[in-house]
Amino acid sequence: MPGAAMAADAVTLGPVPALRIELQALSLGHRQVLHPLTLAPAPRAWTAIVGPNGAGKSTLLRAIAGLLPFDGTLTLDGKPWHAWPAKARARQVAWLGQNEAASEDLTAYDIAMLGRLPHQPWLAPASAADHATVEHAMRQTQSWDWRDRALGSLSGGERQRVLLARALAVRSGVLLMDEPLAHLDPPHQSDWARIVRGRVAAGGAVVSVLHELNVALQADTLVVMDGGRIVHQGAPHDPATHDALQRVFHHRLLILQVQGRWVALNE
Ligand SMILES: Nc1ncnc2c1ncn2[C@@H]1O[C@H](COP(=O)(O)OP(=O)(O)OP(=O)(O)O)[C@@H](O)[C@H]1O
Repeated sequence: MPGAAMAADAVTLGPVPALRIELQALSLGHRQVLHPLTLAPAPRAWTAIVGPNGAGKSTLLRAIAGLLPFDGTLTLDGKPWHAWPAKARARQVAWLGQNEAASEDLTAYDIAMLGRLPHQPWLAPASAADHATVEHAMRQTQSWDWRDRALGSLSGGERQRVLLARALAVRSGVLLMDEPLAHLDPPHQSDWARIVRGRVAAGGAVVSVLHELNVALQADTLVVMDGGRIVHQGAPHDPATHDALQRVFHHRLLILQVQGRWVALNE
């Protein structure tokens, strides 16, 4: 469907687990990067993590994805993260990282199919359902047309849409994305937000680290970070959320409503 917007048609997700992090401290090198915080992304909701450079957004997302050790607890449905078999966990929590390394020689289709690995028995070929799910995810992100091209031959935005298709193909209840809008042009940024809305409508929990405040202000909850701490959590229309944004960005924003939607302009 050339030229069509990324489709946000309904998907059926697996069970949506309760993910919860209670962190006391996280250090990288000899620096404490995150300070005590708790985050429990709600099902049926899109949570956007925002804050200035170096606030600790990516580190928090990596911690909640089980990718970084820290002092504290990470649980899925009340059970410690490491008590889950890795494959069962991978079916429930999908991850799209920032500037992700991937096998550049693989085709876009094969990359997206990697999202189905947690569902496949060891060494089993992909099933018809796996192929259908991958096609759906690639059509959603409008990456189907270059399915036979090597990942390494794609532009930054095209590549990002393939990696997004891989994450969507997992059909996990929880979807964690670090700067998912990197390289996406404005229409595809809007389409990404529509896909997120579709996941939320299906019951999913979506957590994204975003620099694009205008997109973040469309989320259900904003988690505002500064200096390795969560300084505020609230709805995008809440004046307290606007105050928190102004504080962490040194009052260099104009936050206003345009056609019923909150937007943030640089000063
Ligand atoms: N390997 C490391 N060793 C020491 N400090 C690190 C390391 N990696 C990151 N940091 C520091 O941790 C802090 C948080 O980094 P993080 O990438 O989580 O911030 P961020 O909010 O995602 O920033 P940005 O908006 O710039 O992407 C930063 O001050 C960063 O310099």
